[in-house]
Amino acid sequence: MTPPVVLTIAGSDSGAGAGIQADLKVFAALRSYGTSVLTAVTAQNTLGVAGVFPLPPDVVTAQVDAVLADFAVRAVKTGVLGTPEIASAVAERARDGLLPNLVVDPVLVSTSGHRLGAVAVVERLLPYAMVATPNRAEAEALLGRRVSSRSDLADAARDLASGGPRYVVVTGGDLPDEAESVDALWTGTEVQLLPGPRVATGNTHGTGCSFSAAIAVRLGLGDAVPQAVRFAKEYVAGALVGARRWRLGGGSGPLDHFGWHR
Ligand SMILES: Nc1ncnc2c1ncn2[C@@H]1O[C@H](COP(=O)(O)OP(=O)(O)O)[C@@H](O)[C@H]1O
Ligand SMILES: Cc1ncc(COP(=O)(O)OP(=O)(O)O)c(N)n1
Repeated sequence: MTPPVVLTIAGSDSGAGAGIQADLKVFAALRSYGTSVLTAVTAQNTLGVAGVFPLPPDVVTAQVDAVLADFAVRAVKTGVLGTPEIASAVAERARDGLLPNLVVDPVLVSTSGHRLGAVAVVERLLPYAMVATPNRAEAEALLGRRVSSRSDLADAARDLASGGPRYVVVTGGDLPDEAESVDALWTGTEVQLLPGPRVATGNTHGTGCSFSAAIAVRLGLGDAVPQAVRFAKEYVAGALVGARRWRLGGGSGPLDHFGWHR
């Protein structure tokens, strides 16, 4: 059977643990055909980000239009957007209804602390999102307040929906004093807390990218959003477990996307 087509609009990670490279691995692992639009090139490894080099907006739209002209794209995810101009160009395609099942990962800062995006850039796309997937730090930046407990996660998920996304998952993988890894999903009518086992590992590079990519695949396959989010959470937990003992690079290493060591 022909696989469903999913599109990532994101930045390149030269270390290949996050960004476009992680997204394409997730798409393949979950049996979908991945297409890709590059917004920026990053010079990056497991230790950190040495540079971010955005592409001109017309180079981004040329890629988007080439993919959309030829493939029946079922779902789209965005990661690093690069510049306000790129975000606006992508938002224009979304406004025109060309980016179905849009999952917006509002990437702002890498785990290593490097700035990869800005609130004003991300906000251009959020109104068109079917699902937004901020982590705790991104939710704090978008809302301008602390998010440091389960109830804060829940409030943040609900409040961020006023920026436009129909569903919001605030991920709490790094919530302090938690034995579990808890995310909060706003469904449009209520908040569902999604607890899961917390995997003890330093290899967490690309968890957010992999999570949003997995949601996009499942939406492309026809799942409802809550079902897609639960699937993605389990998938990422499995990929973290598989890579626990890997030694790839000297810093926070990538995930076991293909389940080699799960
Ligand atoms: N150590 C962990 N164990 C289990 N799940 C985790 C762990 N760290 C993150 N997650 C999960 O991975 C997904 C992505 O979240 P997160 O790591 O917060 O994204 P980001 O990479 O953007 O910070 C969420 O479902 C989160 O709960
Ligand atoms: C090119 C690129 N895009 C996104 C990220 C951020 O990845 P994410 O999975 O959100 O989190 P960390 O890898 O920073 O834990 C990135 N680093 N590079």
